Amino acid sequence: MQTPSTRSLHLSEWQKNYFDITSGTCTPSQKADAFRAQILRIQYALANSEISQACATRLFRKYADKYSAIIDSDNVETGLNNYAENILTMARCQQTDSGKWQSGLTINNVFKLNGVQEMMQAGRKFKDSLLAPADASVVIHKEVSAFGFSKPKPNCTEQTLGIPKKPASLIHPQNSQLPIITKTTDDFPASSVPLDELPSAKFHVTPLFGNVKVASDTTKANTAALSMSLNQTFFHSGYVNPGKKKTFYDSGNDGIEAISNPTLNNTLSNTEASGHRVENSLSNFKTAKEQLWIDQQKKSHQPQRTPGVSYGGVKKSLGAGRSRGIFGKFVSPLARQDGRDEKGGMQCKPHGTVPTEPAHPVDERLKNLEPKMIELIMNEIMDHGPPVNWEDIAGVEFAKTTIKEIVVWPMLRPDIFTGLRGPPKGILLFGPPGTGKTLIGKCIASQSGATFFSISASSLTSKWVGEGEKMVRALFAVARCQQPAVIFIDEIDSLLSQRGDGEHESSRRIKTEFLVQLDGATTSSEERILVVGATNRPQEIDEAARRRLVKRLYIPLPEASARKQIVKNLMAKEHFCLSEEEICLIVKQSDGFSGADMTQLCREASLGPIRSLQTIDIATVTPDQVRPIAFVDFENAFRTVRPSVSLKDLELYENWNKTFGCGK
Ligand SMILES: Nc1ncnc2c1ncn2[C@@H]1O[C@H](COP(=O)(O)OP(=O)(O)OP(=O)(O)O)[C@@H](O)[C@H]1O
Ligand SMILES: [Mg+2]
Repeated sequence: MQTPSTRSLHLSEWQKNYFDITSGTCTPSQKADAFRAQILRIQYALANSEISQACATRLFRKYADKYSAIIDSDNVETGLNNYAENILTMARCQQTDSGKWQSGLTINNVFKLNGVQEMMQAGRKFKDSLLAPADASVVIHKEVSAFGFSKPKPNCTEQTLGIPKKPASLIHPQNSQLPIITKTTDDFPASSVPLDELPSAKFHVTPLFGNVKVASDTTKANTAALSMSLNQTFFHSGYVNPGKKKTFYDSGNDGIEAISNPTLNNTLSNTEASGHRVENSLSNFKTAKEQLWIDQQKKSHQPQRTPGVSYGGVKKSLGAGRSRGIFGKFVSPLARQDGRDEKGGMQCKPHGTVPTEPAHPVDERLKNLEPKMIELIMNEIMDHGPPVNWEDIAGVEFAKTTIKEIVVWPMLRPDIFTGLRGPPKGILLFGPPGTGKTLIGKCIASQSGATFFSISASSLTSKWVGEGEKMVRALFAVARCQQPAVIFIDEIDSLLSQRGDGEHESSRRIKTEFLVQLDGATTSSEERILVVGATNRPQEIDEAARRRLVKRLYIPLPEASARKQIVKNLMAKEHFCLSEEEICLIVKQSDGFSGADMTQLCREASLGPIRSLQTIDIATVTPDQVRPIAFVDFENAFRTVRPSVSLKDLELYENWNKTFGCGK
């Protein structure tokens, strides 16, 4: 016998449910439940691609209409609007789909309900039993202080806070009598708050780059006290569910630290600043149908939910987002593992493994930038190449010494290199092609210990057409967050070439933005950002840019000793047979070669032994049967490898160096 398919199972369940509803035996609340279940099924069906979007929309409208007709109706027999208890049940359920649900009931009505009274009593008992031990302590993790709504704690990487035996806010005589009011808001999960204890706590948004701390005073969350919840494990050594937020806040004058564990969600309340009772205003009342429909429409038009990180509240995300609307793939409203609130803002990052770990941390200074660009910079521009040592660069001793002096040492000892000794913010490496300018850039990256951003100017002007200046801005912003940082811009001439009439508007904008950013980096002594530009066409650089790149270092063709070092360095890794005299001959013969030319010469020579294997089958030869590289191979290589820099060009560089260079 064939097992029924999932689709047919769904169908029969659907039909059965529909029969139940229309049979006339259901109470209004059962009907409402059933319609709600139908709505959920539509979500599932859409998520599993069992029905089309159009079909889902139509069905959803139909059942939303039916559902709200029951909820909104004040007819005693067919509606629920007379039954506070039922409507509360519905409202509670509704919160999973729509955080904006507002009940038309007033606070006073709610507290008169038996169920609420019982809960309050049980909560009070629980609170007393919980706080009894004098030495109760709570382990608070770093993430809590970083994102929580707490005052910042020094060194709270992992600290233990003692909880006073009887927190004043909890033993306040009034508190034991007063009901605890709750208002669910869009911004926060609700939490119970004693009426007269509403101290204000500040939001602290701590940038994750680690070196800047920004406290935002603008948002005040009036919060307090322990959130009480029945059936709830209160103090966990870790987080039970990483998707749940853990708020940690100050509960007033006594400095009592309290922790809310909204595991079953209860609710950090956003009470009004005056500390008055908060009541849902009937004037704001929307019918269930209106609210549900508005919410679903909003959700279905939202491009993507953002997992992990928000750049200071920007709703766009890095990495894969997820849709949360009825028209998107279904996501359990319980398992919010991304540490975000409904508004897309930043929240405590839960301890433990989070599948949607932020791609990159957050910094206040990045909040106005496009996350896409930040991600590009972080992932694509930041250099992760193999390390380069100063010894790998042959010759150019003056440039190397100068760079060590003005770049590496100040990066390593910023305390000594202050005031007049402060490092320049812009360096220009210029010289013929293939002389090691890019290599020097990589060496600075490996040796300075700074965050290294390597970007070719042509990629700024071509890869992100029309976005170039934004990219420049983003680059500097990210670098500012990652200080000390080196921004290496290869082929800087194409970015900062002289401004002319025929210049494209976008490249002019990029240039202007770059100069502005460079100025910012240059004028602020606080900022440890170094811009290193490299070019083999220094004469094309705009004078305004030239002025900002204060140290202009000539990287000339390698001298004899440097060429010798290049040959030796490269041959050291190969099987070779060259006498000292032969090497000297090679060096002599390669006069006028650049470093890149020397490398090419050696590569060509290294193929000589392979070419001499004519009679033996190349497929069967073993490496030890290949003869060592000999002088004759270099002689052959000289026939094909020629210097790439002409004497005329060389003269231009020499002249430019004499005019603008900072070398000897
Ligand atoms: N001084 C040097 N010491 C060792 N190797 C060198 C040196 N100069 C160049 N080379 C070799 O040449 C290659 C190319 O060098 P690099 O890319 O740094 O040149 P460049 O000055 O940036 O050239 P371009 O102006 O064309 O960008 C290097 O990978 C390296 O193998
Ligand atoms: Mg280069």
